[in-house]
Amino acid sequence: MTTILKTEGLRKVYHLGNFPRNIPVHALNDVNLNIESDEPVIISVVGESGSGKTTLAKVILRLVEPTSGKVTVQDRVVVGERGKGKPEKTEFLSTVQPIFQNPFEAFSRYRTVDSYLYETATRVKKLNKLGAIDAVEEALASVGLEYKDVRGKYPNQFSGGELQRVSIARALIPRPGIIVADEPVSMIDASRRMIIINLFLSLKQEYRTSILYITHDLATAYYISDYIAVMNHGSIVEFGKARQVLSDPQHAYTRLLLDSIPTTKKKWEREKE
Ligand SMILES: Nc1ncnc2c1ncn2[C@@H]1O[C@H](COP(=O)(O)OP(=O)(O)OP(=O)(O)O)[C@@H](O)[C@H]1O
Repeated sequence: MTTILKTEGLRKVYHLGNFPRNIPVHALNDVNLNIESDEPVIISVVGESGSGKTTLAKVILRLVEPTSGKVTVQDRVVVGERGKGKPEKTEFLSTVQPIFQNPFEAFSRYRTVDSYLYETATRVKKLNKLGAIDAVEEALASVGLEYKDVRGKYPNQFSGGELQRVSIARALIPRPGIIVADEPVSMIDASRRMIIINLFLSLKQEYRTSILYITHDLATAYYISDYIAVMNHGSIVEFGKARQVLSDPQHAYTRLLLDSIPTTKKKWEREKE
């Protein structure tokens, strides 16, 4: 069995204000997760605003240094190991790729978006010029876009949904073990959200990539996940197979979250139409 994602004793304490009056904020409180599988999986992390979901994503993506603890992806420690053991940046990015909430912040408005894809193919995947163009074309096709329609265009020439699909294509190019997607549809036009959600399901198989889907939307989490982790106050209070967690919640906080599902689900079903 492959360790798809494992976090051990992950803590993150932010400090608000200045010494000596700073206030510690315990964003992650001993987060322990272990997902082992030989098949790619989608793991949703759900919880209210402020529960620590984004901090968890940032620590896994090495954008924030944890106070303590470590992260293993595909049997390799990627966070929390000092010195030689830790993969360098390019190697790390070929294993773990990000998708952010706002695709317009992921690309500079002064650069064509295809240049980002090309750079990922040459620098991270280490392909030559022709190989890179093939990989870019293939990744764009996988998200329903054509290279000729993307080439030479700047971010503001795309809708939010299209640009998010471009960032998904970029994340796929290195064929990473896991994609960490932090609220990837919350800023997308409601009518386009299900296109992205369904893409995740098909790409999991096509690219054999696992996805860590960070969301506050239980309905989409239920729809795409193999596993669900419920976060509250910086801790994982419940974790398990998606159906099991949502049909037979063991923790009072999960039950509380589920109480919001009837309205969320109705909203979600309207979006699907
Ligand atoms: N850079 C920071 N400095 C200080 N405190 C922070 C920082 N980033 C996050 N926090 C705090 O850490 C806690 C967890 O925040 P985090 O953004 O990880 O939660 P979240 O579940 O992703 O919330 P949301 O859904 O609103 O993004 C919150 O109390 C937040 O205010």
